[in-house]
Amino acid sequence: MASKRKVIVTCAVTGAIHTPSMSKALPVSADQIADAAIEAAEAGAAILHLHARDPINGKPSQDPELFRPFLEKIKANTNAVINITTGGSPHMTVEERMRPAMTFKPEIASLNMGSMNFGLFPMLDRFTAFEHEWEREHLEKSRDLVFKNTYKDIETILRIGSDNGTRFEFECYDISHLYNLAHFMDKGLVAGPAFVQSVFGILGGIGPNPEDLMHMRRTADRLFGNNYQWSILGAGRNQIPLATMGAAMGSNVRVGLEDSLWIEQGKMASSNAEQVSRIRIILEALNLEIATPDQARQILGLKG
Ligand SMILES: C[C@H](N)CC(=O)CC(=O)O
Ligand SMILES: [Zn+2]
Repeated sequence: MASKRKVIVTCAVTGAIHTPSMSKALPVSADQIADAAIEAAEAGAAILHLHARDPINGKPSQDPELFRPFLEKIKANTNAVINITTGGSPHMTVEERMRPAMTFKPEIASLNMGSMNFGLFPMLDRFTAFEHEWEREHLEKSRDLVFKNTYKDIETILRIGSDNGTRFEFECYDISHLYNLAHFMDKGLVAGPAFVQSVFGILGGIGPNPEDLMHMRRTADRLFGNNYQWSILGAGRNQIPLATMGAAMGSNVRVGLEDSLWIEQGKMASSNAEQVSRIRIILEALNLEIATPDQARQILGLKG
C-alpha cells in the first residue's frame, strides 16, 4: 500500500502583525513564546516560525538578545526546525530585520519576495481597546506603509543565508513574488527545492479565494516544475479553510497566532497548539500524515 503523503506543518507562534490587546493567547515574553512553540511542536508542528517582542509592552523587536532565551529553551525541549523571521515588522529597516538570522544562522529563515503595501488598518474595525499606544499606531500607520524588500535587499539576504547554510521560507504574497523567486533561481542564488509559502488574504497581496489558490499553484507549477515544496498560509478567518483546501491539492500548511487569532468563525483560538491540533485532525481525515521535524528536513534539504 502506497505510503501516505507527509505534510509539513509550520506554526508561526507570535509574529509582528497582531498586538497583545487583541488576544490574551498571543505569546509576548520569552517564556511565553518558548512554551507556546514547544506546545505547538508537541501538537505536530515540524517547523516553528519565530519573532520576538519587547517583554514589557509586546512591541515587535528584532533584538537578537530577545530571541536567545526562547531559542535555547525550544532547542532544549524539541528537535523542531527553527525558522527565524527576516520580515520582522513592516516598520523596520532591512538591516534591523536581518540581525537575528545573521546571529543565530537558523536552518530556515523567512524571506518576503518583494515590496508591498501592508494593510493592517482594517483590524481597527474589529479591535478598538488597546493597552499600549503603539498598538493603535502600528495599525494606523499601515495606511501609509510599504514593506520594503527590493531586489538588492533580497539578494543581500539570500547571500547571507547561503554563507550561513540557512535556507528560506519564500513568502509569496502575490503572483509577482513567484516571478521574483524564479528570477533568483535563474540567477543561481536559490537552490531547489524552494519552500514556497504562499500568503493569502493580507491587504496589499492576493485575496483568499479558491481561484487565487489555483492561480498561485498553476503559476508555481509552470515556473518551478517539481523543484519546489508548496505551503499555504491563510490570514485571519481564512487560515483553516485555505489550509484544508491546499492540503487536498498537495500543499504543506502554516497555522499559528501570527497569521490568525481565530480557531473558527467568531471564536478566538486559546493557543497556537489548538490551531495545530485542529489542522492535524483535518489532515489525518484527508488520509495524510504529519511530517516529523526530521522528515521535514529531508524533504526541504535542510542542514539539520
Ligand atoms: C504573513 C506573515 N506575516 C508572513 C511572515 O511571516 C513574514 C516574515 O516573518 O518574514
Ligand atoms: Zn513572520
